Amino acid sequence: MGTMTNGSSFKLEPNPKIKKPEKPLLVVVLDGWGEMEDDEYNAISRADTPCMDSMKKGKPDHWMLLKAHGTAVGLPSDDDMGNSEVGHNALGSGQVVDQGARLVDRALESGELFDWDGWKHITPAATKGTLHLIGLLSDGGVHSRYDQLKLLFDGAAERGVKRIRVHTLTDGRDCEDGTSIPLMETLCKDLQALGEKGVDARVASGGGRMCTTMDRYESDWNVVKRGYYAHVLGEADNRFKDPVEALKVLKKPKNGKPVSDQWVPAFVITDDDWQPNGAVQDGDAVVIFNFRADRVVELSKALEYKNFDKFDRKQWPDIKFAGMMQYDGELKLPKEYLVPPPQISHTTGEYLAKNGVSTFACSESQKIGHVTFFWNGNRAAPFDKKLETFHEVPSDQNIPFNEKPAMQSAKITKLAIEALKSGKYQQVRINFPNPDMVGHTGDLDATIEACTTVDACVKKLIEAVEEVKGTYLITADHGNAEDMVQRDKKTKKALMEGGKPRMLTSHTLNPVPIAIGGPGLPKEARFRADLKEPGLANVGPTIVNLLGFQSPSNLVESLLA
Ligand SMILES: O=C(O)[C@H](O)COP(=O)(O)O
Ligand SMILES: [Mn+2]
Ligand SMILES: [Mn+2]
Repeated sequence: MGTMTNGSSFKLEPNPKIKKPEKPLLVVVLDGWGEMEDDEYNAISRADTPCMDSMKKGKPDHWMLLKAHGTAVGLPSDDDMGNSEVGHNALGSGQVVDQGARLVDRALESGELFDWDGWKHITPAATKGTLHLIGLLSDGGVHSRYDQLKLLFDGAAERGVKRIRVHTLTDGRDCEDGTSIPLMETLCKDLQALGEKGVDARVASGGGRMCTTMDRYESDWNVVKRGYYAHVLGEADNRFKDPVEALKVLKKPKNGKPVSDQWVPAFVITDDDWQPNGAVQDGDAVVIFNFRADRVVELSKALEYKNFDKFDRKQWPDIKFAGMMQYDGELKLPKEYLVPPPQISHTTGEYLAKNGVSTFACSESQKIGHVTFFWNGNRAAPFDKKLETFHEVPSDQNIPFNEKPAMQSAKITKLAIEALKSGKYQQVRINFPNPDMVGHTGDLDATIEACTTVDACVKKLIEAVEEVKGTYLITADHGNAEDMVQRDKKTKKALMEGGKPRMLTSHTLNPVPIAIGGPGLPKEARFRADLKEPGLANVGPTIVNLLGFQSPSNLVESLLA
């Protein structure tokens, strides 16, 4: 909307059509709330969602669909499902940037990765000692992707690395539960092939990503402790000589309940003498091969920081450590990394803070970083502490979220209403994790309950916006809850196994809704119908417009006519 201002300075020009609102703008991200036609496995259409349903009546001026996957959010191709990292990057930056998956693909395919400083940093240790590769064994492309891991260890072997140990976190969240076993079989076969070339390459440890290593936002350091003990110290209750057998045994139902790949207990692989085959020693090299930051920041701290007090490390080997990417640009963590991260600057958050807009951003532990760090372009700290308040509500710990689908939505709602009524904030931004976090458990009934709960929270928030005469913008970052089952690619019919549907725990390729409204929304404000492929990146400039400014030229276009 309106002419673009010069993108280099941060000054925003007033918006000729929408004057600076006196009342707050509420921005709500419903994490994992995609849009798909009704179906028995669509947890959103089967939930009781009168509030979100009623917003559809605003179509097309105040309700539309946005692309939230693939190239619209900087991923390699439109076969890539969206995710929170790239989704909140796009939402908050108002730009489409090449994301980690794509940058790593390019660096590995060209071989450039092995010429860059990060690889040079680890090479002496990798060739003299052991190269340890730690990360998510997955073909989901959200945190990592198997073909990248293979290119990494094959490339290392070609460059003189003689001993490789892979420490695998099993997924079942971004790819179907159970795929850990065929993926592990593939990994063992590919490492075997290196063996035939004289490289001693084996799996050394592992565990389910939700209970081993891949915690985020410091929700539960015990998750990281279990992983550190298994990967670095070679300590775990479960010891096996073969990783495939380890998974088959550890995935056997426990107390009658199936064991998801996400929750496989930590294990260590041993030599014939039952000694761990790959604990990390002084002089070794360690690479975390996940390209996505949030769930490997904590392990990076445990590996890199001399002063560390989150758990007793027992030993802290003297290693050469690098991340696949740098996971926190402000902390410069890790110092060394194989592929430079996406450079995201001049985000809407920075523009708004530098033009005096006050913001309250809130979610619970599981998503606080999404609505602050990722939203602000992979930057943890506020741009201006005086103007931006980040409030985290502690999430439940160490439980599958289908056991408590309401999560902390009530507390987030209460805090957002207080912020709206406080008169202290021009923008209140929240994320409800429920549709996504419960969707990832694959529990249809619990996800229906989660969506019903979130809809009731949105209703309360809309009432508060009406009371303060404010404006609202409700959207999502990618799909998840709207499709809870694996489907035949052609017929779209649910895939069944043993008479039961094969549940889908991952995100989807579906679009997401965006709705605007409230007494503060100017009458003439409406969505334009001429945007070729409206996507998440168009939301940032729309927020800038709704806050009374023209959108700067480095951002993509606003959704407002
Ligand atoms: O990290 C996770 O929980 C999933 O792999 C991706 O989910 P998110 O992108 O919604 O965080
Ligand atoms: Mn998400
Ligand atoms: Mn998710």
